[in-house]
Amino acid sequence: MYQLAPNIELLFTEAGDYHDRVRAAAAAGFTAVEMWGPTGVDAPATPKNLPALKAALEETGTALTAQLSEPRTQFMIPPWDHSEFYRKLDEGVAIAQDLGCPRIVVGSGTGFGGWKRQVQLDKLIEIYQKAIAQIDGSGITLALEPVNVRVDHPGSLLDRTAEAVYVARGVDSPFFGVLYDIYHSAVEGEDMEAELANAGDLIAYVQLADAPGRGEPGSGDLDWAERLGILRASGYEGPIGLEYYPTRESAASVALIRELAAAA
Ligand SMILES: O=C(O)C(=O)CO
Repeated sequence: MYQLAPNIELLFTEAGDYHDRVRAAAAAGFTAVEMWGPTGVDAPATPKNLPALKAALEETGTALTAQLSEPRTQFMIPPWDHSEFYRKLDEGVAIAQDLGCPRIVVGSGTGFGGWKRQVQLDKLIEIYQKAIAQIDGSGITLALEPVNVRVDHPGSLLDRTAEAVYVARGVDSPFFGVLYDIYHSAVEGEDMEAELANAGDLIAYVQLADAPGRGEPGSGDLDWAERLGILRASGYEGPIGLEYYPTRESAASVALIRELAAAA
């Protein structure tokens, strides 16, 4: 049985504002949700009424499994000025702590043409070692997410799970791991079993959507019983974020994955 966390940017939007979506998810039987950036500097996330969100989480006993770091774009472009990232990281950590959220999802942003890929990956290790030192003692884990460059994030540097694992090994902290998104990985044509075997215990979080189309499980071609079986066999026991664009009403879109996750 996996704990599922609907993404409140994309699901239960019928309910209204973010805090209303938490209540709608709880009413539908979910014990957790996830969200994108808390202050909404990166579209399509929008600013959140954090006190209202906190109240809804507390009132319903719903866990917030993950939030996105901000800002997420143009991260690697020289002159390598990452001061805004570090500043927003402190803000993100304070919000995560206030909301009881244990993970912040981080990315690579765009790479820079002309620089060797290896140099850029090693630069990411340096950036994230510094970030981990900065938030030392916070109890927050940073989960590095490779994203597909074929459909959703052209120009993004980190698109391969194995490269995110390379960066996580380099950062070498119990508070730094990899976000394995079944959708992004499938779009990249990766072999899920091989990627998870290579990642070992470095998987800090998992998200999903069907492919193609990034809709709910059942809307694309992936075999979800098989995918959850592979995930279970890999040893991952944490929550799974439902980060998909529903093609029908939210409550109906979750039916198949709930049934399969309960049995997995
Ligand atoms: O931006 C995306 O596509 C993501 O998967 C964020 O988690």
